[in-house]
Parts: sequence; structure tokens; C-alpha cells
Amino acid sequence: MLPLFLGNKDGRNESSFWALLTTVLAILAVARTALPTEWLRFFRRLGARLFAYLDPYSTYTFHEFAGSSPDQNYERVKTYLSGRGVQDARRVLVSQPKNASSPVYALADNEAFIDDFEGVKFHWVHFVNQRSGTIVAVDSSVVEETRSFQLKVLAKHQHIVQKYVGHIIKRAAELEQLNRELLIYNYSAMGGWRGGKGRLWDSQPFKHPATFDTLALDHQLKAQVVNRLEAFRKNAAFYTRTGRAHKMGFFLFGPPGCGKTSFVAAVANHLHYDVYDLDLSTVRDNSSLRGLLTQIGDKAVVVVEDIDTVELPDRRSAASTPPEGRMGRDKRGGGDDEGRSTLTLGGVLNFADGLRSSSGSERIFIFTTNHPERLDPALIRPGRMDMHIQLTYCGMDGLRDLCRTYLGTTQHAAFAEIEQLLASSDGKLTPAQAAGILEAHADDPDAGLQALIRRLSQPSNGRLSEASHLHKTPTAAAHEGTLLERSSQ
Ligand SMILES: Nc1ncnc2c1ncn2[C@@H]1O[C@H](COP(=O)(O)OP(=O)(O)OP(=O)(O)O)[C@@H](O)[C@H]1O
Repeated sequence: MLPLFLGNKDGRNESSFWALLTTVLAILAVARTALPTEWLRFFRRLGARLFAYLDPYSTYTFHEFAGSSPDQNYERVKTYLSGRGVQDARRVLVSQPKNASSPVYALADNEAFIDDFEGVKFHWVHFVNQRSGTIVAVDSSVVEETRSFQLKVLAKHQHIVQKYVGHIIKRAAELEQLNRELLIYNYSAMGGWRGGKGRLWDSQPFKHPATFDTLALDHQLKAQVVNRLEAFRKNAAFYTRTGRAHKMGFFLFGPPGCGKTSFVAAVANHLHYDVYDLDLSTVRDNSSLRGLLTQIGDKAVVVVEDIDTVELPDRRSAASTPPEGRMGRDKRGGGDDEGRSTLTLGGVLNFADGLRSSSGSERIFIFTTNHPERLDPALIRPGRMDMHIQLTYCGMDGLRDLCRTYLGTTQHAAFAEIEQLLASSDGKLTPAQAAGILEAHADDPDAGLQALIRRLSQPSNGRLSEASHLHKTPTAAAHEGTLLERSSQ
């Protein structure tokens, strides 16, 4: 009807429209004072229904700024929609924040997207407009545009919006975590612990390429580990419901070069967790160890490599020292008068039991050793760690994994002979040794497999493997060192 009023060239209809509007407003003004309250309520309800009929949507707005501070929910919606909306959007913003591991895709200005959640359609538009004035954000940057996400949903589905927003917040946190660059933490000496100052974790990018795909391991065992990790990742609600700490422990043992460090990296890459590499030999006392534990973030893999190499007073002396006594000694600055570590087995056991404590969440603890027989049984007693895994010489599954990684093949006539040789008593080869041989023939699978056969056929092979610290392959030798050094490969 409006065009009828406004569309006439001589303006007669236009003036009729304004006359009518003025009359209606005058009647409403008189009605407000003259009509009884019940009538007014009735008319209000009627008006609301008419309005709802014309616009059946409820609208929610997420502004970029709350005052001069960035609003978290705007960023969360942006992240959430980057994982949902961009596939169908025609205009997409591509950016890569400093700590992101890959590009971030987001809805471009004034682009729309319809999301589906529990069968309900949610209509999103990203609005960008020029500000009438500028504001100065808390980081001192000048903001000249107003940005907001507008969400519309049929009013009859309004009750689900709160659940939908909760879903957005959870999913955005997961996406942020996945897109973040992984870090490896070592703890830096702030003036050295002999100087009595504390230590802080120091981080740098973690780039170890190992994954469960590249890890040479018995396939059944590998599937078991991956399933446990998946259950661990998905079952946050279970841990909350049962009041259990959301943590898990692995104890890895086996000869050098069989993949303990690679296993740690595969776990971190699989869960996308940061790594905290703890060298117990440089921790001055139990108190420092507790302090380090409290500084570890959530979603972390805490690894203590070669735990057998740390000299700890025997269990009885650790247990017989009253806790107050240990605390007292720690308070004096830690270490003994000679500056030696006073870390005790009791302190390490408490640390391992930090697994079960309620502080911190989503942490994987991994202890590794080449010599499980040298460890105090208390440290590896059943129940202290969730899984005990022996990483040992190559089996056929492991060799196939390595052949796929290095030669790009899992089927070859030579595999039958390799399998026979592996089954013989002399057929021992660490994955590091096998990787070294295959790496040298990466361009020629036939030659690589023949080289493996020659190596496995050597009568002294088993003895060489057992003394592999004296006979490391170039790959194994190249990978010696700390986890941190390996992370920069
Ligand atoms: N199970 C494996 N799967 C794939 N590659 C492996 C495996 N084990 C060893 N390698 C290869 O050998 C290199 C050294 O292995 P890694 O450092 O993981 O062994 P380790 O058991 O931790 O040895 P160490 O006890 O000497 O620290 C790896 O970078 C990788 O190239």
C-alpha cells in the first residue's frame, strides 16, 4: 500500500498518507488516555501478534567491542563460523594470526550464512559499517568501523538459542586449540638453581613430524593406544561426572632407537597438545618439582625421558623423611650444602601421582626408560600409569609402516623373505636402524628392501642391535639428543 500513497507524481497521494498517519497517531494518543487499561492491554497484545506475524524472527547481535574492549563472543562466533560457514560463502576473508599453524578463513563483510543446529536454521550476517566517530581500543588501536554478527532465528525456536551459543563457545575453543601452533616447553634456569632462583618454563615451536601413521608399531597395539587417546579426548564429560582427574599416564620402555621419543611426539600431534619436557636431573628438590607441575598448562603432554638416569635416594629414606622436614629443607632454597639435588623418590612419586590430582586438566604424563629393570618398582607399580608399552625391535607391522613412510610401498614380493628373517632368532633390527637403511634407498624401493634383507641376514645382527648405542645408523645418530633438539628437524 505504501507505494500507492507515495508513488503519485503530483504528490496528492503522498499528502493523503501523511494526513492519515497524523490522524491515526492522534487517535492513538487520545485512546491511551481515554481507553480502559484492559482495552489497552488487548490492543498491545494484538499489535505484538501482528508484528510477530510480519517479522517472525528473534534477533541477537554480537558486537566486536564491549565499550573499548574486544568482546570474546564476537571472536568465538567468528572462529565458529570460520569452521562452518566459509565452505558455502562466496566472499571469504583469509588471514593468519601470528600463533596460528594454518590460514584462518572467515565470513567477509556483509556476507550471510545459514547454520543448522538440531534441525533449527540459524541465519547469520556479518555486518561492517563505518563508525560516526572513532574509538580507541584497549591496545591503543583506532577503530573506525563497527563490526557485528547478527543472528536471526524463528521466535518459536528461541528456547534453543542458549544451547546453540554454548555449542558455539565449545566448538570455537576446540578450533582455536587445533589451529594453534604447538609449543615445546623446557624449563629455563633463571640464574641457575644453585643460585637459588626459581625456574620458569621456556617455550619454542614444536615441529616433530612423528604421527601414529608414521610410527612403526604393532598394529593392534597402535589401534589400542589411538582408541584410548580418542576416548580420553572425547570423555571430558565422563571425567567431570565421575569426579576423576582428566589425566592419563604412559610408561614407555625398550632399547634405544625403538621410538620412545617418536611416540611422545605422535601423542602430542594426535591430541594437538603442547609438550613439557622435564629433565629430572636438573630439578633441585621436591618443592621445585611441585612448583613446575603447577606451572604446566592444561592440554599438555608432560614427558620425563630416561627416568632411570636420575639418581634418587632409595624409597625407604624418602618415605621416612617427614613431609614437614622435606618442606623445611626446600624452604631453605633447595639442594644440599654442596649444591647437589635433594630430589627424592618420594617427590617423584608425588609428581607421578599428580596424575590423579584434581589440579590441571587434560594432561598426558609419559615416563620413558631404556632400562626398566633399574627403576624402583614403586614408580611403575600397576595402577600408577594407565598403559605400560614396550617399544622394541621391528616386527612385520612396524617394518611395513616404515616401508610405507620411506619407500611408499606396503606390498612387495620381498616382504615374505623379510617376514621369515624377522621370525628367526637373529632377526633383530631397531626401527631407527631400519629407518636409516630405508632412508638411504628412498628413491629405489627394490634396493631398499634388498638392503633390509642383507642386514637381517647378517648372523651378528641381534648382537649389533643390542649394542645399538655403539652401532647407530646415521638416522639414529642424527636423532640423538633431547626432545627439544629433535623438535627442530
Ligand atoms: N617406532 C618408530 N617408528 C618410526 N620411526 C622410528 C621409530 N623408532 C625410531 N624411529 C626413527 O629413529 C629415530 C630415533 O628414534 P626415537 O628417538 O624415537 O627413539 P628412542 O626410543 O626415543 O631412542 P632413545 O632411547 O635413544 O632416545 C626417529 O627420529 C625415527 O626416525
